[in-house]
Amino acid sequence: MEADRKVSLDCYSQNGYRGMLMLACAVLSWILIHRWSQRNKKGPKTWPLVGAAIEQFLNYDRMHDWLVQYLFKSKTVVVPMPFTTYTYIADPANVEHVLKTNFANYPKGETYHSYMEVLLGDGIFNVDGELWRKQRKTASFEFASKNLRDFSTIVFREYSQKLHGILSQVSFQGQVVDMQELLMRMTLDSICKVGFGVEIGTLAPNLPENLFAQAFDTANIIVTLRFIDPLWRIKRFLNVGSEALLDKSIKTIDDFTYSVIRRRKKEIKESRESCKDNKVTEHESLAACEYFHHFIILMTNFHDQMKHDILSRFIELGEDPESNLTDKSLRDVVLNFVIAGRDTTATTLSWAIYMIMTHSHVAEKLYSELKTLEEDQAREENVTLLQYDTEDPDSFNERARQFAGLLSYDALGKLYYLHAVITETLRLYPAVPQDPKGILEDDVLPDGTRVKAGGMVTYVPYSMGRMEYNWGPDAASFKPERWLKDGFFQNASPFKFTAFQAGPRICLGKDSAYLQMKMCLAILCRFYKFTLVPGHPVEYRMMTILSMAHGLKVNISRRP
Ligand code: HEM
Repeated sequence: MEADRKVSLDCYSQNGYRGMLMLACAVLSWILIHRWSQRNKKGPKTWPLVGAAIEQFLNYDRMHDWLVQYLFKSKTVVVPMPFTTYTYIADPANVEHVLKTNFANYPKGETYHSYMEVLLGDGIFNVDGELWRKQRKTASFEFASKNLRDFSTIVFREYSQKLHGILSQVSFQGQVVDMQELLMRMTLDSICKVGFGVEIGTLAPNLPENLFAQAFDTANIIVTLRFIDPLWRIKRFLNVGSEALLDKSIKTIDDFTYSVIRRRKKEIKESRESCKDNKVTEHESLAACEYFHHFIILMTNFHDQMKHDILSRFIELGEDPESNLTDKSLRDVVLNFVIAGRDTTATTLSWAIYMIMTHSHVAEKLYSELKTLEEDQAREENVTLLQYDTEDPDSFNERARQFAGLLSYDALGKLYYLHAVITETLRLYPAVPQDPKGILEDDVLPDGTRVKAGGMVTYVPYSMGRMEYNWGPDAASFKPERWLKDGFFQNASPFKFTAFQAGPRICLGKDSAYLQMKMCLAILCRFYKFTLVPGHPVEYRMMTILSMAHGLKVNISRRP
């Protein structure tokens, strides 16, 4: 009896082993056949079930260059992932199809929206359809206004001068400085002033701690990680790991944002009341009091100016009960404009300074363009340029102030070489290095690639700028001259130079960004020479924006 049971157990385990062996053979064959079938594939090789997730995960920190490598071999690269498929495109014809010709089929989409919602909510960056159209219309109206342009020129000049002041001090003390950190402070202060009419002062000389900016960066890194982390929803549900940190960061961000909204609403209310009072007085005493009349004009201008910042326009809209604009919607507006205006511009300025300092002939050509403009403007405006000594802080700073005063909107428009330097920087280091879109219905791209509903298609500005098939054999070189013809700046097709996207959702702040970048670089490159701190590593960090992982540590010397 006992022996019978032993025999049957032995048979059972032998059968079990056999079964397992057969299963293992079947799985192995499946994997081998799967891998064999891809032997001629140009994109990354995949594994059953997990697709290319392992390779993508292993290359996460250098993802943009990982894509360059594949897009170099093929203009379209398909990367299957566990729950979706990413199609990366670098051919301008495909990009035009996705961003313009068949725009309606390629929205931000549900996946992108659900990943980014915690940070961007229903702001312009993160919505489609009617919600997007309405915000786009309101914001376009604002960006087209001359009032906003004039106000921005003043604000950008003021904050660039503040930055100059800090750099002047640093240079006289012979200290090292992280330019990216300072530029992030400058652009945050500027977007808050231009976008929401509030002064937040992170670029004060004592460089106060900046909890909002830190939380914003953390949140940005974590939401980007969600695109390749299939476990993020579980982590979020359990509130552990990166998702717990995200939750904490969002609370800090919200505290800041709601305080900006409250402050702005209060200021608008006070300004309206004070304008009402002053206008009554104006009628009563206009003739008698010249000084007071002047004051009223200032107040009225101030009121106009306040009405023209972007947040105020949305607050005004919110006063109409039919608009359905809540404080949460305003929060989303604010955060979307912060992400639009702060990180993109500061990042581009950082890479531009890095490019200028590592290409000495570019630094010299730029310096010469700025000196010529200085002389021309001074002549035109009948201004005598002050003599200065680079070893004397007072005369040095005074002359920089005089130069900044000459930088009107029109004067900046004459700086074609500077414009080319910025554009060339964006070609190689686009602030938004890749930009995914959802797919509503199955479609065929102009090059014949089939894309399936529910997947994602991503145009890749970082790769596009480096492809010889787009820019010729010198694609990898930094050459501002490629943008100039007879000394004048020449644009390229927005479907080839995609740093600002293209089509109906093209960046709304492009002109404003150039204005700020030109103002800042004109002042900095006229008066300073930058050199990288020896051994400082310059590489990007993986997040939605191409920022520098370790900042940009430089030494600064003053120029005559
Ligand atoms: C170097 C600076 C900048 C670059 C490279 C840049 C690039 C871009 C890109 C690639 C997009 C498309 C993003 C997407 O698909 O979601 C975009 C959209 C947008 N940008 Fe910019 N941007 C810059 C500066 C600014 C500034 C300073 C502002 C405003 C203050 C701004 C406002 C916007 C807005 C509102 C959108 C959304 C447009 C829409 O979805 O209809 N940008 N930008």
